[in-house]
Amino acid sequence: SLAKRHRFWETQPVGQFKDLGDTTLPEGPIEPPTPLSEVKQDPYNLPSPYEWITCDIDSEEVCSEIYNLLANNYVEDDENMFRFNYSKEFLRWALRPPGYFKSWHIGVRVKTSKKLVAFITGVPARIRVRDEIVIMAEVNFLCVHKKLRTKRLAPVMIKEVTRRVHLENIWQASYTAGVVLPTPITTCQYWHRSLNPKKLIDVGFSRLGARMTMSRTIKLYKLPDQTVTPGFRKMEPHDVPAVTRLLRDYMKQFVVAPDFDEDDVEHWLMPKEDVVDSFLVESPETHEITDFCSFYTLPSSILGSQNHSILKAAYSYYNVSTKTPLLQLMNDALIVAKKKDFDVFNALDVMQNEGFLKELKFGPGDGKLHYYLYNYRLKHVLRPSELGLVLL
Ligand SMILES: CCCCCCCCCCCCCC(=O)CSCCNC(=O)CCNC(=O)[C@H](O)C(C)(C)COP(=O)(O)OP(=O)(O)OC[C@H]1O[C@@H](n2cnc3c(N)ncnc32)[C@H](O)[C@@H]1OP(=O)(O)O
Ligand SMILES: CN(C)Cc1n[nH]c2ccc(-c3ccc(F)cc3OCCn3ccnc3)cc12
Repeated sequence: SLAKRHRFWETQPVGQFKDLGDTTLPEGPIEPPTPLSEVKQDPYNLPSPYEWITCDIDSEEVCSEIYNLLANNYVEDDENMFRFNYSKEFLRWALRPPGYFKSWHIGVRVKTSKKLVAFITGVPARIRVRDEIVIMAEVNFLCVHKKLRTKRLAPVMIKEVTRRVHLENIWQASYTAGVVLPTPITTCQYWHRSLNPKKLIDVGFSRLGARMTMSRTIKLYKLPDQTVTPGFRKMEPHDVPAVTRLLRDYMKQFVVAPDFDEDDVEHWLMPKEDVVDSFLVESPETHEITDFCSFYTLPSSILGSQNHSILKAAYSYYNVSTKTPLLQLMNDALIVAKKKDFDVFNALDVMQNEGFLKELKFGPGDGKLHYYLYNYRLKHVLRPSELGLVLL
């Protein structure tokens, strides 16, 4: 990113590397909205064998096509040992939040065979940036089939989703990536907590520590059978108002955070089997909801192992601690995740996560996750602890 040319991203309303450090540039939108009549009404041109398809995620067949494209062509770790394996139920959850637009579920297919070869999505979100509430598109699931890489298809996908977002009078976006692009608003480290160390070592996710035996390693990561916090229980529908209040209060401390209302909390945080788990602490004395924790289910395919094909991973989502120490709350989350047969519990160093990672025996991951805003400049790069946003 120092000398690298970004021929596409240099044309976009994003922070440019050359502008880094120029604090005279104001915080906020980089370009003003375009009058809707001036937004390009027709889709961008694709190379001749391909056509756009708006994907109907409600259709079992279309959802399967999306699932298969991602399962075979989406994000891999740096050593190409694992590939994200988002489930169909997870994709339906991720892509149909309150106020979603079907038109933002964008596919590219081969005109003749109708084969899905590329995908990109947006979902609407209300994001607070300091004191401003900004309606944004959260862009995700950008995927080009392995056989069609490095043909500059990605910029066309990005311009098309931008066009469709503009048509809904929305002018900002947020996204994350493992790659460095112009210009991250923050760069996070991800951490892993072993739950099933034997399998993790078996598949090459982890290595046996120096001077460590397997039995010593299993003992090191052992967790109690039951959670320890009195009043710790699964979230239920009637908890939505209290969890919303608790979460909104807690998120005020972060510079960038989702502005969740009750409908958002119901969608994003009510437990859904094999998609998202959420728990809260209800004081046995006062019945007040004092704490909350959640994690989502995102398996990875194991690309090179004979014995195992799937790594079952939990990803820390939104957590609130007001009475129970965050350390204890997250240890209860680990205990529940282990009981649900997860192999590993992942977390970013965002929000207050730094405070429990080492203590709870998380080890640092081998890469970074960069956060980006589209058409919105921040005066300063944020610390991960100033970020209150977790994208799927
Ligand atoms: C107001 C609304 C605005 C909405 C839009 C907001 C913006 C949303 C932005 C999207 C957010 C998505 C978030 C998200 O989904 C989470 S990040 C996960 C992205 N997906 C994967 O990594 C899956 C595996 N990889 C692929 O499918 C391909 O490698 C992809 C499709 C990634 C690139 O396909 P390719 O065949 O390898 O490459 P070309 O077509 O030849 O294109 C090369 C150009 O693409 C730039 N590139 C590469 N990776 C990128 C990435 N992850 N974001 C943005 N740009 C990325 C690259 O810098 C270069 O531009 P430059 O020359 O300027 O450097
Ligand atoms: C966020 N969302 C946009 C998906 C996404 N895109 N690009 C990524 C790069 C890293 C992470 C990530 C985030 C948190 C974490 F604990 C581990 C991670 O990746 C490990 C490496 N890996 C990749 C596939 N299988 C394993 C997610 C993503």
